[in-house]
Amino acid sequence: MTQLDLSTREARWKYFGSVDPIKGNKPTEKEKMPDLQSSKKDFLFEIEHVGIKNLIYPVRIDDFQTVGNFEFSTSLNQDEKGINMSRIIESVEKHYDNGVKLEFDHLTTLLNTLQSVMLQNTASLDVTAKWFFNRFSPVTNQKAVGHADIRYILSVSDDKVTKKSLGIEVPVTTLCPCSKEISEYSAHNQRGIITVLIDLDPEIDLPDNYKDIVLDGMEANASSMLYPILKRTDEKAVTERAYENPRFVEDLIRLVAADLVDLEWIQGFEIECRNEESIHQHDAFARLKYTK
Ligand SMILES: Nc1nc2c(ncn2[C@@H]2O[C@H](COP(=O)(O)OP(=O)(O)OP(=O)(O)O)[C@@H](O)[C@H]2O)c(=O)[nH]1
Repeated sequence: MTQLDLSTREARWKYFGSVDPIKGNKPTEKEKMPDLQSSKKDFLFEIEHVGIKNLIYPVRIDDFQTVGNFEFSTSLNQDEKGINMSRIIESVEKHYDNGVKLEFDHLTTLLNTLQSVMLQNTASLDVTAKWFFNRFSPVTNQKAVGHADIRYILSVSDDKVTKKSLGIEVPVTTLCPCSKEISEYSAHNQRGIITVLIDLDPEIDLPDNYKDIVLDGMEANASSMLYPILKRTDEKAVTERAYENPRFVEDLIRLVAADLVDLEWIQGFEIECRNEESIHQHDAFARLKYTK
């Protein structure tokens, strides 16, 4: 048997079935390539949103660098075939500094760039990221890092912000009021997942700590919030706090709503609590929507 020389990658690739590229007839220089996206004629409808989604990119929230999952889009006029999608990430890169800063002002500037490179009136984004923050245990005050999911939804049209929404999702403890009431001792409790989606008034400046205000409204109204570190004295306090503050899913969303409703920078909200029941295989949930 003749000995094959497989000492180079190319030789190994051919050995495994790779073939040489064909000599094609189509241009290889950009200037000579047709630009289908830029074709102009009547394409029957204008489009509200066209773009990319599930774009994973580094983001910065406060002192933490974390990961964002983005949807970016623009409008598209009736006489244009398509958008130049590569310009979306080019725009993101123009506003990238060790991550994309997740703050409304910064994201508005990014959308303004997108509007101008795409020559479109409207640009929008929807990003969800892990928000990390310092969390101190309730009695021994031990610092560790907690997290929630945070979502920014933003749209600009011409030179106006037309949609500005903030979403937060965080797990809490809920202790069942009914179980506490009917049982000789104990009460079952479970992990509740609270989600809020808030429409913010684009005309009103947000307080610097707007995220913390909303998160506090979600956690403080639960039977207990969750902590990364609990020593024995902390655990006793958390357990007793939950027993002293039983909550149905209905109670919890109403109490969160009561905290949010008076904030002048909030136009409306949707709140859901879903309890991963510890005495059932199914979940319990409640959801409410409110517009001022
Ligand atoms: N409009 C459109 N583009 C797509 C679609 N699917 C993929 N593409 C993208 O088309 C992109 C290449 O097109 P452009 O961004 O217009 O590239 P270009 O024309 O060289 O870019 P400019 O120099 O900015 O005009 C690639 O990034 C593909 O991801 C689609 O369904 N619609």
